[in-house]
Amino acid sequence: MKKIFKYLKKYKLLIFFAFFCMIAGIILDMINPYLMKIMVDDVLIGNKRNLLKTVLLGIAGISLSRALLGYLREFTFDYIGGKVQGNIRKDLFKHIQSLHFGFFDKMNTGELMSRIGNDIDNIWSLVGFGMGLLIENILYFITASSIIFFLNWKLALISLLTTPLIAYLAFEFEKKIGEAFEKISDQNAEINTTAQENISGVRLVKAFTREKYEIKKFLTMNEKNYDLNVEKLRIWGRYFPLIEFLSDLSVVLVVVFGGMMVIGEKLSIGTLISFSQYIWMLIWPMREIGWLFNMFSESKASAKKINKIFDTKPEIFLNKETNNLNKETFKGHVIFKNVSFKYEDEYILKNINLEAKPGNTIAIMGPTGSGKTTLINLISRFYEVSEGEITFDGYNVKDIPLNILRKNIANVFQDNFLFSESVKENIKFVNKNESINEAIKLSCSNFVYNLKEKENTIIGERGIGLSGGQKQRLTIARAFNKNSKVLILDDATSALDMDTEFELLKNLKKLPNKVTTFIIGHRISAVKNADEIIFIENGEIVERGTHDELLQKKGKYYEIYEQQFKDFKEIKEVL
Ligand SMILES: Nc1ncnc2c1ncn2[C@@H]1O[C@H](COP(=O)(O)OP(=O)(O)OP(=O)(O)O)[C@@H](O)[C@H]1O
Repeated sequence: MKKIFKYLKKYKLLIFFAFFCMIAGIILDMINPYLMKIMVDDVLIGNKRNLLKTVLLGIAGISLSRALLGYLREFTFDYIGGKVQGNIRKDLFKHIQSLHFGFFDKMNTGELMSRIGNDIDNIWSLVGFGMGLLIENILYFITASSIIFFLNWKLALISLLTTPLIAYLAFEFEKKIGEAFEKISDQNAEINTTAQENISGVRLVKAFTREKYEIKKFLTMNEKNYDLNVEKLRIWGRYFPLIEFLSDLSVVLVVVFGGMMVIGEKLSIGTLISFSQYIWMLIWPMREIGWLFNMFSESKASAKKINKIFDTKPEIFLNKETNNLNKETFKGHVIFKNVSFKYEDEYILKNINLEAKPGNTIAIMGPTGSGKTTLINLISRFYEVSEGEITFDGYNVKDIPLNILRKNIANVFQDNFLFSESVKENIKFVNKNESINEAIKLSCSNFVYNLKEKENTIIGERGIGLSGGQKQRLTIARAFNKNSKVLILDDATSALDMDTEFELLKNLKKLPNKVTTFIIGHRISAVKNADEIIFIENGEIVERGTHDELLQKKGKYYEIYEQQFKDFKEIKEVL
């Protein structure tokens, strides 16, 4: 909640204006019952007809101003709420963008969507509506109760008899409903995640005829959500009617005891009428308290979850200021010095040493799960090395500002993620001004020109309408278009036929800049021409050398070569 107040600071003047409208409205509301008292006691009973016009004009004027002030107050609070909601959403999105890979490994997309969506909307209802209403209710309560004490302190005491009990119930209610809202918010996030994963993986679900299972899974979650909502309603049902009953009891007490006082001529009829009007100004806040607490608890639960993300600090940060660096400082000289890496407590990479001079190609092979992707992820500092160091043109990567480091590295990941935009926009992802023709040509993506709208063709979130190989080539074109000094291809040619793969790898030498390349590959054809091939097993380099050297060693690489020999022989003929 403290964070929300920080966001409110910016709108001090507007908040002041909204409160001014609110307080002016309350003051006018307090005058009206008094005018009614004059109307009854003086005009009607006391026969002072000359006052009639003034009193009627007063009531009409007050009602009109009250409506205008109410509109201004509501509009201003709504405006502030919308602004605060927008600012928190913007900052949260920015913060999420700044977080490290490890955060995303643990957090699922559905949960993040809930935070950016539902939870921030809850904050809006609090700022744009709930908070003002709560303060207004408190002010109504304080002023109306002061006035009724002034009018008749004995009747005031009687009418406030139930208040301590209401306060106690409201407090208990808030505690219980708060817990319920936290559970509901968690459950909403789970539902979001399930729906999002199911829709993203709908092809897999259909292919494995798992629709029924998925529906059942979703229904179970929905039922749990329903149960939690019923539980919330039960809490509501347990407390709210009681709060309403106790607040209504005040009116009954005023009518009974006030009526007796009027009969006993200890109170004028006009005072009793105005008293009962003031009493409603006490009762409404009390009746709304449950509902307001409900809203508060919901927003509090949301704020807690949003704060948890804000409190997560990026784990990858700059070690020391190296202001003299810019993108051009780097030539693409990458060295791993005794690098080890652990996920939690388990070593994934052990004592890796390697050097890639500018323009070199380093190929990485090894069984699945041996640590190849982890190794190349360390270069861009997606994860931090646990021991040893990686240098980029002599600078420890930890000392290079992240944006400069990453501008120098173009990654092609294993999953061919493409945005739901045109081919052109996807390739121009980083270099908006760069022509994409060269990148299309070098990545063997000429198929683009056969699409209906050529490079302006819109492709789906995951490249719907394109083959796996076409998607791979577009992701490579995007990397080429980045013009970085280091290029990382993580199994990026696996979906290509051998001829296209050969053509594409040959094109690496034609890139406008000298590029240091890291290629992870499972096929000999993808790694054969590298300056050095390293073979990793269980996180350790177990073999290294050029293609010819490794063949002579007759080790792991040779075994793979033997297995793929048939395919390779065909390629050799092409070469
Ligand atoms: N975020 C993570 N948290 C914990 N362990 C992880 C994480 N990512 C990968 N691992 C583990 O690290 C090991 C190496 O994974 P890595 O992805 O580097 O292997 P790889 O050689 O690239 O495999 P593949 O050829 O299948 O892509 C695996 O045992 C994997 O389970």
